[in-house]
Amino acid sequence: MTSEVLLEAGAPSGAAPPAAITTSGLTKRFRGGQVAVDAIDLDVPRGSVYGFLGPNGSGKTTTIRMLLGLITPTEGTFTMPPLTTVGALVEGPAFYPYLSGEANLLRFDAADPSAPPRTAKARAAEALERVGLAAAAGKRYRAYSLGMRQRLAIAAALLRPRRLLVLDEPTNGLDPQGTREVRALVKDVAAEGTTVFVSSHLLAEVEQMCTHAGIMSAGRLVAQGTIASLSGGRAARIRIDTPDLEAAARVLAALELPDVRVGSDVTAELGGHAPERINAELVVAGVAVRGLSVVRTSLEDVFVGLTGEGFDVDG
Ligand SMILES: Nc1ncnc2c1ncn2[C@@H]1O[C@H](COP(=O)(O)OP(=O)(O)OP(=O)(O)O)[C@@H](O)[C@H]1O
Repeated sequence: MTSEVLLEAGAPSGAAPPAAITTSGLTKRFRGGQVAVDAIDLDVPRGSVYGFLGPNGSGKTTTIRMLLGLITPTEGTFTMPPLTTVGALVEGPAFYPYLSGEANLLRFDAADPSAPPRTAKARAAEALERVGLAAAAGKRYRAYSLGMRQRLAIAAALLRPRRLLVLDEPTNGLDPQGTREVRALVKDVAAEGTTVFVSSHLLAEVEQMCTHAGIMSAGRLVAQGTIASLSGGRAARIRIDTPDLEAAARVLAALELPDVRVGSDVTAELGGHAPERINAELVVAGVAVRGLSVVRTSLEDVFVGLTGEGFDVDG
């Protein structure tokens, strides 16, 4: 399926880059009068990894529920790819603890009337492969780590080809290893051409994982754009204090970090890499690392200024 289905009026016109999601004045007022989402205009470019960033209670989940047709907007319109081409992870799907990951996926697949039963096994195997669970396919769900459980949930969302993947706080409650697994998976999915719309209250997570961001504060979308444009065009840089300057520079260049500079230390643009991975590569290459730091963009200042709230900046 290649045609974009407009669920509501308001098709984008002109030469703007094609959007995966647009909303216009999208609003949700709950009974009792509380405005959870206040006239937001989202513009999620096709092929982007869009971080929907905001503190708890700022309206992210309510927005996602409207986009997925789970609740009705009070006002406003939006465009989305057809829901049959959208994979979503909103509330964790109910998996059976005593069934294997594969058996759980087969149950999910069987619940989809458009999925031919004859090819179910192949679909489940492919989805497990994609999220790196092929080797654990036969293991019971209850023996899965939190990261594996979340990857299985994403596998369930990826049982059919998807143009858009919507993830609500996919790293919530995960340990650092699980968080890394899910972030890496998001990048892989995006590299295959699927647009990813991912909500998070973690600034560092969005900086590392996303190409674009929209910032929510008390129901309003207070800023939106590419990560670079939001941070005033200044990219985060990594700084390595080492006596092995040239060797360190070679490692950074091999990792394809942009703008590697050698002086009394070595610096480069972080370019979405995880600092701990860079450190591991340096150590493997025998570089003596005395110190490693990330010089943050001004993004954090922007966010705190816009939302008036301290962001949870750790990833
Ligand atoms: N069904 C509902 N009825 C009334 N108010 C609601 C309802 N659902 C959400 N809200 C309120 O709307 C506001 C936005 O909530 P929402 O869950 O969308 O925020 P969020 O940014 O996703 O935060 P979190 O990460 O905590 O879920 C909150 O103040 C919440 O209490």
